Amino acid sequence: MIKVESLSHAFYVGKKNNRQEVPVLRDINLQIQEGEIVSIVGRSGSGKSTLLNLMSGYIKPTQGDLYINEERVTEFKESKWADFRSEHLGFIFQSFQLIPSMTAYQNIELPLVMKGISEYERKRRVDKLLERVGLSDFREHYPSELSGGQQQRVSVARALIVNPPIILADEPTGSLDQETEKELLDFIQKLNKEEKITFVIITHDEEVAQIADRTIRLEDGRLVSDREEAAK
Ligand SMILES: Nc1ncnc2c1ncn2[C@@H]1O[C@H](COP(=O)(O)OP(=O)(O)OP(=O)(O)O)[C@@H](O)[C@H]1O
Repeated sequence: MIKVESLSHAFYVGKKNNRQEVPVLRDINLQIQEGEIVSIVGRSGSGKSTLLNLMSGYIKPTQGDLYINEERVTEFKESKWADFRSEHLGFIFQSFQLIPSMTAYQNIELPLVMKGISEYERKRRVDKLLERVGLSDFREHYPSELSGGQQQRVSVARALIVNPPIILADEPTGSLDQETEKELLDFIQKLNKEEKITFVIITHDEEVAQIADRTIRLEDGRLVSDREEAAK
């Protein structure tokens, strides 16, 4: 489902005549199967976000190949990536990244508006998801009028609205208290079991690693371990 082959990435920093190469990922090989929950761990600066950004097409690798659902996405142009993302990938972030001037309803609806889905169908799908994440009574609330846990639920609903087979999450529990974190992790497990959604989750959090089938550890841009977790 996701295959990373000999992937390396370097950033270039500094002015034209003094450009320096900063290698960030080195020769990464991994495969993620449909229906897995995989956590990516490692110290700050080890390359976790860069790896997720490569899997999302926001940056292009300096070397190597990337396949998602059997498609070689490495050479996709930005417009093709945008279409591909809207079909195959959902995103959850630590900071939620909701649009402050839009209500919960409008934030969840946005990916469907961008895809040109009819208003009738949008309403049907958003109403269903609002109910699913327990926010039907908060549909007209703006992000600033919601708790952290509620905002994260809106962002999960927004990720789910296009029925993506894969969700990429960058520190999704980082801004949540323990109780809300547990709720989110239970919901991720439920989505994984019931809908076979694949999750790739960057985390510093032991609790998240515990719901994962596998943990991939990066150190200094290298993949140093890829380990199955004990049965959940
Ligand atoms: N746009 C960029 N230009 C130059 N260097 C970058 C850029 N983005 C990231 N880096 C460098 O790449 C390295 C890896 O960064 P990355 O954000 O992938 O790490 P991380 O493991 O996600 O860290 P954290 O846990 O702190 O989020 C760091 O040394 C960082 O400074």
